[in-house]
Parts: sequence; structure tokens; C-alpha cells
Amino acid sequence: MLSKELMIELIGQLKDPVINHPLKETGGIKELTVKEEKEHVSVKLAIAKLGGQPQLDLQQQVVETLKTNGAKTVGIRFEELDAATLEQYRGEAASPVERKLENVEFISIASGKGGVGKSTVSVNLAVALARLGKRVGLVDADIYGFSVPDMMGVTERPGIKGQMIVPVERFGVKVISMAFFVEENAPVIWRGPMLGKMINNFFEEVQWGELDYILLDLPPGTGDVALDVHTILPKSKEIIVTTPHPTAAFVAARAGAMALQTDHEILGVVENMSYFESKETGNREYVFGQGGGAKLAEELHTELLGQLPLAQPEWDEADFAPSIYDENHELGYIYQEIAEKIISKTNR
Ligand SMILES: Nc1ncnc2c1ncn2[C@@H]1O[C@H](COP(=O)(O)OP(=O)(O)OP(=O)(O)O)[C@@H](O)[C@H]1O
Repeated sequence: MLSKELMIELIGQLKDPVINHPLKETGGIKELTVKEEKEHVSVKLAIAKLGGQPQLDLQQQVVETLKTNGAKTVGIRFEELDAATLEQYRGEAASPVERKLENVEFISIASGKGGVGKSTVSVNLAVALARLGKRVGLVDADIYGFSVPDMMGVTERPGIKGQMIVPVERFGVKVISMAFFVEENAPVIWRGPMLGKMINNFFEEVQWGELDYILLDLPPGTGDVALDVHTILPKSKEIIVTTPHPTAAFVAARAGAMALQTDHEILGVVENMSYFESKETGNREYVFGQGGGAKLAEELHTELLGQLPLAQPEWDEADFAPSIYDENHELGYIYQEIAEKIISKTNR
């Protein structure tokens, strides 16, 4: 026998994927009807945001839950949660920065250790999203190891408008970095609270304008700055960069675990330096081993967004940007594919 009460109870425990509260609390179960003779259950759910991967994930959870509890067939309809309820949860979940930049999707790029190409991936994904017509900001949150302006060939400094800092624009991406605020290549010798304050200033005192995405190049590992970013942006999503070596993937899993523990959705894993392909023979050599990205994605219950081979960008002297791959470069294509996946996963 199909128990309607049990079904409501079980579905009620599933969380609205956007506001991260159980449907029982949000009043998300609008209807649940059981047709005993046909062993059919139909539900109408109200969720914070229609469409995209989050809705598909919830749909799958609902079907699984109902089928493991006796339903043979399941019908699901979705509608948008009413504005008042939505506002209540939105206000609660978002931090002051997120409320200020409420239409922006924040994505942090993290890695377990240095040198795996996290900054290279950050700058190229930002540029790829801009090439696809998105309005993109990039925060170089790698405060001690800032490299974004150099990688993108930024030579200007930000402007000042009233009390606000105007980010530098390069390849259609608005960029802010610690590099702009320290003497030429001077070391950053700040500690703890000042670092968090700086990250906060990157949002509070920068005139970003209307944006679809802000990407953040996090420092490697799971230190204070990475934790600060997770706190300042509780709704931000995450991409983890690793090389294919099992050890690198193992270390990267810690960065992933940090995101999950602090309730941040992981959009996926990017495997960098996956192989070297000989231009002469087309043979692939797996210089740094194989399989790390896929294994990490599996461990973090997310997808492998792409695999980037070893290759240098080809820049022309007139527009020097040492780490940006051209649109027609093999890696430029792969970055574009990853950017497309990000757009569809974030429903922008
Ligand atoms: N796919 C690639 N092919 C060739 N070189 C690459 C590739 N990806 C990154 N590199 C190079 O590897 C080096 C390290 O990359 P990058 O600075 O992006 O790493 P990172 O993980 O951000 O390091 P850190 O966190 O220490 O700043 C750079 O010299 C970069 O140009």
C-alpha cells in the first residue's frame, strides 16, 4: 500500500536546491496525489528557481524516493515559489555582499596545492565566458600569490570614481587584484583579519556594475583566505582544478571537502596538464599520470568539466597576454566547452 503521509514526509526532507532548505519548511510540496490502483504518484513542487541542473537533480531525487517507496510511475510538475517565501529565504541565506550583488553568480576556482594551473584556468574561463557574451568579473583572491594581471597582460591600474574603485577591463573581463594595491612586486605581509577585510573591500568598494558572473581565483589549499571567501560568499559555487596525478587529486579532494563542509555546491572538476600531444605524431603522452580528475569528480559527486592538455598560448606581440589562449587555439576551444557547461549548470 502506498502511504501518502510517508511520501509527503520523505519528499519534505529533500532540499530546495537553490535556497538549501527542506521542502517541508519552504512549503514546497503543493500537491501530492496517490492513485492506489495504478501505483502512480503525482507531485507538484514549488522551488526557488525553475530549470537547469538543480531542478533536474531534485527531480531525480524525488523519483528515486517515490519509487523506492512503492510508486511504479511518478509525475512531477514544478512551479516557482511565491515571491514572499522566496524573499524570506533569500534574505536569510545571502551575505551582505551577495545581497548587494544579488544577480551575480559567484564561482570560486580552488585547488589543493599550488602550480596545478588554477590561475591559468581562472583567467581563461573568465575570458571564455566573456567570449560567450556574459558579463564577467574576476577577483584575484590569491592575495599572497597574485598573478592574474600579469597573466592577462594587464598594464593599466584601476581608476577611482568618487569613493569607488573602477576595475580594469581586459578581454571583456573586469579584473581586480591585490597586485593593483601593492608597490611593484612587493611581498604582501598581512595576516588574518586584514586579508578578510581586503576580500570584502574587493566587493564593497569596487564598482562592478551589472554582471552575470564573478570568478574568484582562490589561493591554493584550504587556508584562511579560502575560508574567508566561503564565509563572505556563502552561496558561491566552486570549481576544483587538479592535475591527473593521483596525489594531486588526493590533495585537491581536501579543497573539495572544504567546499562541501561549508555547504558550497561544486560545479565540477577541471583536470589540467592532462597530457602532451606531439604535433608531429599526434601521440599522447600522459606526463603527469592519468585518471586524477575523473577520480576526484567521482569522490566529490560532481562531474569532470574538461581535460586540458599541456600547450603554450600563442600571443601576438601587439596584444601581449602570456596565459590567455586564443579562441582558435585547441585549449581555447576546450575552455569554451567548459564555459558552456558552466552556463548551463548555473542557468544563466
Ligand atoms: N595546460 C597548460 N599547459 C602548459 N602550461 C601550463 C598549463 N596550465 C598551466 N601552465 C603553466 O603552469 C604554471 C603554473 O600555472 P598557474 O600559475 O596557473 O598555477 P596555480 O595553480 O595558479 O599556481 P599558484 O596557486 O601557485 O599560483 C604557469 O607557468 C602556467 O603558465
